[in-house]
Amino acid sequence: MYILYSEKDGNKYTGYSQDLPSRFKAHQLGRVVSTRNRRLLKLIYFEGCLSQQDAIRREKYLKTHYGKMFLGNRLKSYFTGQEKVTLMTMNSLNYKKSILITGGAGFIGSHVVRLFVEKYPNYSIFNLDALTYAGNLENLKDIEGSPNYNFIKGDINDASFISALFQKHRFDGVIHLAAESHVDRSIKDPLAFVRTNILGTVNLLNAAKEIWKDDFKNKLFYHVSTDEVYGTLGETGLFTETTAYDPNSPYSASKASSDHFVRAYGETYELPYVITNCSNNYGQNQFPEKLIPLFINNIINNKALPVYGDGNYTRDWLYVKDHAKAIDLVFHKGKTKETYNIGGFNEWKNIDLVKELCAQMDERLGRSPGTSEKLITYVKDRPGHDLRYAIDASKINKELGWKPSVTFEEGLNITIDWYLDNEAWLDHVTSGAYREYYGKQYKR
Ligand SMILES: Cc1cn([C@H]2C[C@H](O)[C@@H](COP(=O)(O)OP(=O)(O)O[C@H]3O[C@H](C)C(=O)[C@H](O)[C@H]3O)O2)c(=O)[nH]c1=O
Repeated sequence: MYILYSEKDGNKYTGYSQDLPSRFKAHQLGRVVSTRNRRLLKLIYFEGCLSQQDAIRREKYLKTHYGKMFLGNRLKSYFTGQEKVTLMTMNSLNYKKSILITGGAGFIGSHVVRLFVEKYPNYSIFNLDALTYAGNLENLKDIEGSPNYNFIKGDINDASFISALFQKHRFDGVIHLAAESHVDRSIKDPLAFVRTNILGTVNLLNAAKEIWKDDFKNKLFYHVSTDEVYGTLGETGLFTETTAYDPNSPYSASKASSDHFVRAYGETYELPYVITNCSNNYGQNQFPEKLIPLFINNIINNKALPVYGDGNYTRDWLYVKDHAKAIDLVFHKGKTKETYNIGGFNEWKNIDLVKELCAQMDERLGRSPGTSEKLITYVKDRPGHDLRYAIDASKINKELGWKPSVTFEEGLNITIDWYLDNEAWLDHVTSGAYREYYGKQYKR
């Protein structure tokens, strides 16, 4: 008997070993996971789909992390010609926890998935992602072969699918990042945000409540949220965990609502939860609809930099890997039923940030100083544009010892380098539907 995850279509197939070769061929798979019983797990890599280097890396990874393992070649006989299969059998694999990470192919989600897969080889990580425009499995290419990583394509809006998934895998923890996240899109299509951010969250809460209801011990529903739920600040002050909710955009209203549902399930059904509200993230793999990657992409392509209004809006910026580290810490050490604010202690007016970005890009691209700044174009403001977000992250700092590990300058350098080194990724995500979105959003 085997269970087979198709890396081509994201679906799962089960069958008997006799059908294996034809299934392999039909789906051009990269990986087969076959279980005989809970403790015996076989990983079979179809080397036709992997570079030799990747196959060797995966074998090394398994050997390092799991002692009692041997490589067999029984299944090789199923294959002929150039196709090669590596069969790995582990007798002592016994995962300590199974964790569902929703939205794990997205920007922040992919950094969280990678951190958990690499740091906790004794956790089985399930990445559930609908692979909408912002979800991209290319973001996780480097860890897709890790034995403790599983990808499931699916939508949190599908209640019966979610319930069956929880029944099947009996997750110990959920880290919920799946969301529609772009404010401008929420202004154009609020219902999409209601569906995914509110109804999708409630579907997950219901499924978790159902499987955990008899024993909440060591279970956790971690809801990842945003500082936008607090609305806007004036020129001074900071958002704390006790700031009243006052959302202004359909996006932030949907996130505020989902936060309320999570707390309500904690109060009503005793569901153990934590919530974190974070400021603006930036870093590798961010979809180029958000300010920083959009402007990097436009500078590379000598396109206008559309600054909303007068540009005097303020955001607090946090490097995405520092956010992922904070999530790890809160997941393991945070108190249940608590909220933690996460921020970069790093406020920038949009226009100052854009000018800084232009200066750094000129240097990297070998353009004379001031070239990219000429691309700045002031455009019609975003409706309901929040003036200023700024986070007081002293609670997570004092209670859990978290603080950002990189300065903004370092983080921005890493980010720019990544986008310049990954133009293929950028080209890929900015083709097709992106062009249509861009045309509509910036047609003024
Ligand atoms: C895309 C774009 C943005 N802007 C301005 C609008 C904002 O004042 C600032 C950042 O905008 P962005 O859309 O990148 O991010 P926010 O609207 O602050 O929201 C972001 O940070 C929070 C925490 C989340 O929770 C959101 O999910 C996330 O999208 O730049 C422009 O001036 N021009 C542009 O083309």
